[in-house]
Amino acid sequence: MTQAKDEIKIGGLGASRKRVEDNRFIRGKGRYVDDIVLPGMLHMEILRSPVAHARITSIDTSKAWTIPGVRLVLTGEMMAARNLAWMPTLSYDTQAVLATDKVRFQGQEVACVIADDPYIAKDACEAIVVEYEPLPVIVNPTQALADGAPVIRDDKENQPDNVAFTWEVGDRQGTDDAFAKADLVSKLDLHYPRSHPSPLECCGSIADFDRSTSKLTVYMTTQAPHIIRAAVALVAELPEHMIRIISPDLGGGFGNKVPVYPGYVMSILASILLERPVKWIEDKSGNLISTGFGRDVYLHGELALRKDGKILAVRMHTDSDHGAFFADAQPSKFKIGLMHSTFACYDVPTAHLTARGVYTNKAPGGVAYRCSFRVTEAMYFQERMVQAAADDLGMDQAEFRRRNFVRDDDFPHRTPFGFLTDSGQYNKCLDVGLEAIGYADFLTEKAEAKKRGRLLGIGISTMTEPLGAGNSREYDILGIKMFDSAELRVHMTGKAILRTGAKSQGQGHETTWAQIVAHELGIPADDITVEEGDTDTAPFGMGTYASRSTPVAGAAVAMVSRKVRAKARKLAAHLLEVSEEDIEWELGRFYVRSAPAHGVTIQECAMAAYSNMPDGMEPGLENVSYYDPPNLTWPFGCYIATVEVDPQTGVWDVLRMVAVDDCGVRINPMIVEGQIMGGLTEAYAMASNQFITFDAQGNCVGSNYMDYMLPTAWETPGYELHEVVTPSPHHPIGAKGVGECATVGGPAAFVNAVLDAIRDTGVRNIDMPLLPDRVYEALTKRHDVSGAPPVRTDDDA
Ligand code: PCD
Ligand SMILES: [Cu+]
Repeated sequence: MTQAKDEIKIGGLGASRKRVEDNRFIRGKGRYVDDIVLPGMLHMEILRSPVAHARITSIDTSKAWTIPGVRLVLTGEMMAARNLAWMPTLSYDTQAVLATDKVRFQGQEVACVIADDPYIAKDACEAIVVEYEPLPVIVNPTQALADGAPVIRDDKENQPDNVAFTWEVGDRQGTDDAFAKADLVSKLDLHYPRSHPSPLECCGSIADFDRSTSKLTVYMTTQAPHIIRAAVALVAELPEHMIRIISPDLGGGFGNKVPVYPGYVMSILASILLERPVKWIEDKSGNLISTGFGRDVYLHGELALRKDGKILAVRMHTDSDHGAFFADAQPSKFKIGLMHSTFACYDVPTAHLTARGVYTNKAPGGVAYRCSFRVTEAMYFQERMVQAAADDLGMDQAEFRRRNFVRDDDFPHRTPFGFLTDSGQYNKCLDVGLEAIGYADFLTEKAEAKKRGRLLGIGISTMTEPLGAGNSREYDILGIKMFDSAELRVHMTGKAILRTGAKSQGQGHETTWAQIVAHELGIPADDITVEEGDTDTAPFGMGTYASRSTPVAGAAVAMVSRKVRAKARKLAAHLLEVSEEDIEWELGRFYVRSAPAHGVTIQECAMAAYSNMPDGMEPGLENVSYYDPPNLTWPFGCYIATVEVDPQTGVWDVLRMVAVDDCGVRINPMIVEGQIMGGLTEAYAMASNQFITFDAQGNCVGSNYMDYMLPTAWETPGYELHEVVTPSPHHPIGAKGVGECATVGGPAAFVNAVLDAIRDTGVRNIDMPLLPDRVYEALTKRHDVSGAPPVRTDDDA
């Protein structure tokens, strides 16, 4: 039997093990929702609203019903009769499943058809006649908050206006006092535009209700299957044990697959009514127009500064555009996610944040798009404010950061908004980055280039972000506490199966979780099957988003392995005929302290658990662990970009991009690097090109991939990756989350670099995306370029 000595050889911690899931993915053998075909399956299509705000005066479905092959046509009225026209959102709001009274955004679900094939269903949707009485359309917070603005959510009681919520955190008085004493106040207004997660695979579901067993099985694209099961149990009033949610292979999630979409609900109802499996596969344009968006937040930020560069206080106000329903997934205590994790890496004595969310006639936004609950906005705002402050002080941007970083010996550190950061070596990270980019040399090169009319710039972004909600004391979604789980069963030959409450969408959990078990038990990773996403077999978990899997489910994997090891130790004592206290552990093997050659492998212990256990011991070798983390993990990132801006056109090119990530102990360095490269590419896309915008009528512009850029290998800059390792002091293997870091920290590096290149113009801000015409405008007109990019109408052509 194998005896593990070399951890890397068995695919343990730190091994860049090839991703086991890719074996099936690259052979086209993945099993996505759309690959699943059930006997007798019907197909559902959704009719979406062509207008953004209108009263529905009539819906005539009679013609649709006459089309051969049509089995069911659902309207809001029929949903209402079953009390299902509205559903709760993850933020204690309500959301229309099918519109009854009004449509509130372009692309909203108005009706759906279930038919023998998807084409019939689509044709039948087109045969439905809906009469709309147009209402004034609101597409941004200014319009939403204007006097006399039409109230979008007139379905709600006590909703006289378009304010979805107001929220504040921090010390208002202390902050005011600090500002009164400041030598300088640096101010900045920013917009983080609406962006779209754009996973390759859109959303979809197959609901299969079996009347004979009363069991409802739903295959669906969800990042959080257990939450969906709870929601279905509570909303549809079905018994929880009769609901089985299966999230098979997912073609990317990026937060897009966290919310509960009307399509899921309608396919479930249709299957119950028809007693046949009903499949709904969202198409790309439906996904691009109506699915959960990210960002769309406006900031007014102020820093109180001392002459020597010390930040005395932070003041922030955000206005966020949530679209027609407040549907964000976020811990219930926090209305604007973890926006207040901003400035966590800086030693800021006091701060105050006010936030206001508004309803507009846009698809519900605020989905976690690689944002760990709006941390993306928080850190973008922070790093843009930091650069502006350094400029206002006339101080070097690296030096300004150094003067304000939390010191290495100051952990755990209480942030001005009350978080407790766990660890970090911020100066070291920055130094590694500056060294890699050749900071001093670049500044010389830049000055030289300027003499010849070339515009070079360098942008830095440094941030620590909170990954891994809970702890359950502070973090919950709709009252369900945030923790996670793992269940490990070791078979008699020493092979094992591991199940967790997380759900990989491409991150590689099948590979990395096995590495944690290998590290804890010495069982080769190749001997461990990892399974996720089936609520009938996986232990309860809160799912995968906010880069919480490694901090929480990953910790549970380590903990359950340790429980199994504790039992294996008893078996070892029995086999070695010594007492437990006389036994030592090395990777994969127990041995007698006084006679190290005398030992048994973990595999031998496993066999004994089924064939030779001591009297009175329960057979088998398995356990389950529910892990409630004591704190979030706080990875750190330092991103440095250098760019050249063409003064003739405003086009800018990335010369170099250096990323230094500290995510504690890396389970699989290759996967971590992949996560960072993917994240940087999304950051680059948002900084340079990507935005979803709307015309005055609320038409979603950019709802196709001609307009909405997904960078290809051609546009994507090269990345130079470096690492610093500060293990999380409370995580069982010292790991921190990393999945979102580069998307969170990346954008500000690119934007800061372009602004640095054109610093002589006095321009302090260009809002993302930094399209060439916006950069050109800033360069030539010497003014800030703010807000969403203007929409070209036919009149401009
Ligand atoms: N230290 C460390 C950390 C980590 N890791 C790895 O890496 C990964 C990741 O992790 P994390 O950080 O923990 O995270 P998760 O939880 O798992 O995941 C999540 C994330 O993830 C990312 N990434 C990705 N990738 C892919 N491929 N796909 C996808 O979809 C995605 N998504 C995105 C997102 S957006 Mo949200 O949902 O917005 O909230 S959140 C998110 C995994 O595999 C793990 O294991 C390692 O190795 N080490
Ligand atoms: Cu997120």
